[in-house]
Amino acid sequence: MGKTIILVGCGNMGYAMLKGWLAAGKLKAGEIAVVEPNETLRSRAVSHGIHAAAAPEELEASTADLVVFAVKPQMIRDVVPAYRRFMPDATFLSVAAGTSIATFEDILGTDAAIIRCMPNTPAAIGEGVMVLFANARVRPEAREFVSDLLSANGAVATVEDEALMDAVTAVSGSGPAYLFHFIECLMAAGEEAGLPAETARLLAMQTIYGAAALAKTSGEDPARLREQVTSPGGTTAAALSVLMGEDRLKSLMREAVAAAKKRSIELGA
Ligand SMILES: NC(=O)C1=CN([C@@H]2O[C@H](COP(=O)(O)OP(=O)(O)OC[C@H]3O[C@@H](n4cnc5c(N)ncnc54)[C@H](OP(=O)(O)O)[C@@H]3O)[C@@H](O)[C@H]2O)C=CC1
Ligand SMILES: O=C(O)[C@@H]1CCC=N1
Repeated sequence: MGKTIILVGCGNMGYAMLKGWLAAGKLKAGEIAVVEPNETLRSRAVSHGIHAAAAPEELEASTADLVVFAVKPQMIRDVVPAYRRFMPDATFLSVAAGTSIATFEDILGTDAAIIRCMPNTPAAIGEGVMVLFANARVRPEAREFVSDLLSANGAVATVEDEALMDAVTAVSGSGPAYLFHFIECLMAAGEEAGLPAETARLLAMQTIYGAAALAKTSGEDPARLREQVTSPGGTTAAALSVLMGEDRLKSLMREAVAAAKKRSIELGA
């Protein structure tokens, strides 16, 4: 690839993205440096042959093509100024929830090339979804480079209106946690119905995986796939009357997504 990338923050999300890049062979270990104060997390990056610094002053690179911020939104104003020195060559990519392009322009100046990205953790295995919004300073070659890099993490999508990033965060950024909790609930219910723990785990996991794969690949509407499982007067109908009666699950999802969207807006305030 021949580019220099600096990953600032190698926690849950930063490392998930890094793993996807390395697994897909998008970059060699020597093309990326990590800045991460946590020693255990630095060692994890070093185990991939990556140079990991505790602070930006310790970085070996004097230039960078891409600086990726994967630190908490509350830290952005403290962390970002140290990377101003990589302008004007660098493009800045932030995955921080809620944090607007305007906030970055306020810190770095309006001539900074900034891309907001809302990723999710399946990015680690190339099954994430990476939603982008860029400011007008990002050159087409830089957009292309970033899209290609992030394609190692999964599907890459864009939004034309930055305000949509809060809804994106609520659906796909946080979304994996909803599904992990669904798996937890299905496992627990399976055990309560009499299954051994290991069997409940296997059945819950494979059912979610298989259903998601079928929904994605069949081209059928999810409602149609649901109907194909639901025999009139059968077991699924009995369960769905619990989930769908009075729109129970739909209302819960609506509330959950609205709460996440509201929090995303608050984080950006
Ligand atoms: N987790 C997820 O699924 C998703 C997260 N995001 C976004 O990703 C960002 C990171 O979240 P997440 O990975 O979960 O958080 P983590 O806390 O797991 O990772 C952030 C890392 O940044 C480190 N850090 C703190 N200060 C600095 C610094 N000055 N320079 C470099 N690194 C620093 C933290 O170290 P320490 O803990 O010691 O402070 C921590 O290891 C957030 O903005 C979040 O909104 C977006 C989409 C999904
Ligand atoms: O919980 C959070 O705030 C981050 C953003 C999306 C997923 N995790």
